[in-house]
Amino acid sequence: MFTIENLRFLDILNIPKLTIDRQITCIVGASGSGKTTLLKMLNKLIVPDEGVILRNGEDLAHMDSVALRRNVVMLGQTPVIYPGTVGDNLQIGRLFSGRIPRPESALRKILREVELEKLPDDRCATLSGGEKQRLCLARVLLMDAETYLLDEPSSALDKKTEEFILEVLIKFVRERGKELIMVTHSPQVAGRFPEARVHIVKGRVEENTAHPEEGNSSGEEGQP
Ligand SMILES: Nc1ncnc2c1ncn2[C@@H]1O[C@H](COP(=O)(O)OP(=O)(O)OP(=O)(O)O)[C@@H](O)[C@H]1O
Repeated sequence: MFTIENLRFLDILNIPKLTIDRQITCIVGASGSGKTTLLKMLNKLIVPDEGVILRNGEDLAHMDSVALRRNVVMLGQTPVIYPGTVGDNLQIGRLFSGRIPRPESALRKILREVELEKLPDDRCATLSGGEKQRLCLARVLLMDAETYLLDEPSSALDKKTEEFILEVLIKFVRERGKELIMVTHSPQVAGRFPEARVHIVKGRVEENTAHPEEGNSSGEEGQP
């Protein structure tokens, strides 16, 4: 759960109050409205100029970034692959978050779950774009974080992979009682979560269906 109060960042975000407290929340809005910036603030990849962000009541400003990112993991718009093998790329997330490596059997299992037909010893250099995305998904699932931040690319070249990643993540989050906050450009996806949809318009919260009192009232100003 996140609570944001009086947040300002450059002329990009201006959010007096925002509560994100459902298991799955969608952030929607036009390109350039500030969705990614907002998401990055939730695990301190960006720090606001003003305002407070609380996670489960604790102020992010007073939290160690590494400790925070152990529990709040972001799957970004472009896959990040490190030199080495598929296995190295899986374990590195655990390493970064101070967790012990998983055994080979767990790596094979997670590769099956994300339907990546590779072995832990395989090299990454020749992976396709979609395979890289699946590998990054497997890496963050293996981190077993509490909160997942998903930034869906606006112009996914491979829509099928994007949909697959989303479905795997939603299932994982539901089965394990995790939290998912996702930026989505798909009206179909956002339509599946009408109870927790945050609509950002020009850096302001136009609507938060979970907390209607937090949205800008009229909807006339700043429509995309
Ligand atoms: N660190 C920064 N400094 C200055 N401007 C920035 C910074 N980060 C983002 N911006 C600008 O802020 C605006 C919002 O960017 P952001 O990536 O948050 O939008 P978005 O809603 O996620 O867009 P998209 O849907 O296209 O991914 C853009 O105009 C972007 O160029």
